Amino acid sequence: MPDTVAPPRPESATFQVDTESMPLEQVLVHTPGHEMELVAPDNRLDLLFDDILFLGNARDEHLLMCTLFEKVVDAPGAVLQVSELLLDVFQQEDARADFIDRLCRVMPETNIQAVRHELKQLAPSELHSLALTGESPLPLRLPPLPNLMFTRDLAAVVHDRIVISHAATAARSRESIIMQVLLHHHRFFNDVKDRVITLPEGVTFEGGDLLMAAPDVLLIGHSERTSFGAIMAIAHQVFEHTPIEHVLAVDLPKRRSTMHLDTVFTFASPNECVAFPPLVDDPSYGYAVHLTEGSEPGQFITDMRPNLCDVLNDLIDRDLTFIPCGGPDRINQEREQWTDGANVFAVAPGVIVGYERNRRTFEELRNHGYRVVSAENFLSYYQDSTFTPGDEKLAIQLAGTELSRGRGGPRCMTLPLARTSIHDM
Ligand SMILES: NC(=[NH2+])NCCC[C@H](N)C(=O)O
Repeated sequence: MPDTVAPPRPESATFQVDTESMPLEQVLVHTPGHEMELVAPDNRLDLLFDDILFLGNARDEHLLMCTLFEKVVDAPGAVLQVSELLLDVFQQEDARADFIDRLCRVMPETNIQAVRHELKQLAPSELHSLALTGESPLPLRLPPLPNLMFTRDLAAVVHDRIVISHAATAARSRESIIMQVLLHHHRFFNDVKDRVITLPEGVTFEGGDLLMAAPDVLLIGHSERTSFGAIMAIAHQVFEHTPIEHVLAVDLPKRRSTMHLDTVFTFASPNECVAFPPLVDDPSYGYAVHLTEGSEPGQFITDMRPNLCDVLNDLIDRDLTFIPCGGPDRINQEREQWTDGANVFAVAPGVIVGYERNRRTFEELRNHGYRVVSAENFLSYYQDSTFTPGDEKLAIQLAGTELSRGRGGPRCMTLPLARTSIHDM
């Protein structure tokens, strides 16, 4: 199994995502570590895990995914690890202090305040381990962060701006602090750290709910995790600072299986998406409020659209094809949606990664002209040559038997910071 040899990291981050599925340039990931071994039968539900994972296999599967991204992007430093950036930044005293202060503010119910002074004495590696696993040499034990591997939910990039998540659950609120500290203190983010879309206290937003349908069309799920207040705050600021002209707030059933919009809908290429069929044919899904900018500051014009798919076809000037997750039968649609069949990640237009176990979804992709290939075969085929996206449509299968038990797919495990702009294609 390939192990990642850390490639040289670029000097600075760029935020640039104008359309989902454009060729990937820079992506933030987190390969699971010891924090995953701290999920136990008794705490798993609080930690948002349906089961406990075997770390060894989960890591191997994740590292294979990273190797795949490096091969497709083929540029040094395309894949950035949260854990490495955090260890870098904790070498700075001000970053450590900021992390501790934010921790005390966000979790006032714990006894962190009482050991604030001792926390400030921790070595960078000790604080790093506290941040990820909750373990430290102090008489203090915080919950681990096993969901950090779903880096998608930490933030979202809209053109040259970033929205940092306000997690809906206590289990994930420390992840947003990590992202804030990286952004504000890591030299890598120096050039972009001021381009933040800020959210008011009290609203909740997680990155898995945000999808860039086109340079001027943004989709945000109104889900179990993202509140309408957050959608309005984001809409207001993207209208002001980016080329976005339409925000669609997409209503989703507030339940675990559909926790984020990307659990039921993802783009495979600019004109193809993989969708859980009820989103297209069941009125309890996909009802969208269409927001555009009003004539006065802070005003929106809204209209109601009963079906996400129809409104998307209206707004983006290309015909969208909906590839059904799970094939024609509802039982398989539901089974494969639960194991993230609709959560594919596009590394480039028409080059997507999904979990192998979603067989019927891959069958549908094959019917739509995708060549289906395993990650291992892809890598060995291109071992000595360069892969150039665009020659054919590819659906790459990742074994993911362990990772998929964390209830997140390849899109959830990636936070693209930069993609080639549609205008440069
Ligand atoms: N973007 C996503 N769909 N992320 C999935 C996150 C899964 C994670 N266990 C949670 O419940 O939070």
